[in-house]
Amino acid sequence: MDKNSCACLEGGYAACLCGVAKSVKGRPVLRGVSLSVKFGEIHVLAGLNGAGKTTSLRVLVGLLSRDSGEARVLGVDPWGGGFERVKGEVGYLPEDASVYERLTGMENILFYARLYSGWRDVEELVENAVFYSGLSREDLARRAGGYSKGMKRRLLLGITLMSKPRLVVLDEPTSGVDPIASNRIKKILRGLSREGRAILVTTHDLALAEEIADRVTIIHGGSTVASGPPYRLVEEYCGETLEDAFVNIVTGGGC
Ligand SMILES: Nc1ncnc2c1ncn2[C@@H]1O[C@H](COP(=O)(O)OP(=O)(O)OP(=O)(O)O)[C@@H](O)[C@H]1O
Repeated sequence: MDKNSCACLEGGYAACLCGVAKSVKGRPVLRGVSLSVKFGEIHVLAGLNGAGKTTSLRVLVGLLSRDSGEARVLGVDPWGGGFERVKGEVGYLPEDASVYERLTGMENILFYARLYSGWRDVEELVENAVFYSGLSREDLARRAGGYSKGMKRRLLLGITLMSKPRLVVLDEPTSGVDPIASNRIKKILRGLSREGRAILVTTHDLALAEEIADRVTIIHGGSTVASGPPYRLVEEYCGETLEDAFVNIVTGGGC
């Protein structure tokens, strides 16, 4: 395992961070985060609360600058001139995304579909968003302000995926969703990866990660401390499950 692999800089990968450091308000938050996401892969980024997962994703999608290290998204630096060109092929669901509460679910979808498409192909985008959200037509006809937390999350996931982006970056997509919706999201992510799309997802649900991830990167205290296919992390860190391995990794418990 190469925790700080920067192979991605040579091309062929969907996205990567290589030794990225970032301080926020004078406090080091990322100290050396590395991860490489391939096309057709579900890549889970895991870590304790405050480990730096959201900050890493924000650096990756160009919302935050980095102090040092390298980043590539679909072959370009997210803080370089070429990013505008590929931005439309990246779907990002932030952890704290919110819906327009006064609009219905469908009006939320239409708003974003028109924004993305400039009014062209709106129907296809709407159809995709409805499908990926898994919300019923009745639910979509209701004001989004009356949705449960999980329903809002599903609406936002549908909107994020409606343009079928080549790189999908999801910050805790299953947070607050019920087991049926979570199961559906799992199947959607598998389907997207089978189509060759790259999926980078954060979650605290390590059972889910073990089930769907082709690769898991674990960050601790702002640094990548382990990365590999779930079975390999389980073997290497002497767990029966990925959760055991995770605990051994972040507590330094070892075997
Ligand atoms: N804008 C900010 N101002 C101050 N501190 C910040 C800011 N953004 C992030 N941090 C700090 O950086 C650290 C990493 O935060 P981050 O949200 O990236 O962690 P996380 O791994 O996503 O956590 P969680 O699992 O709880 O969502 C935390 O200690 C957080 O308080």
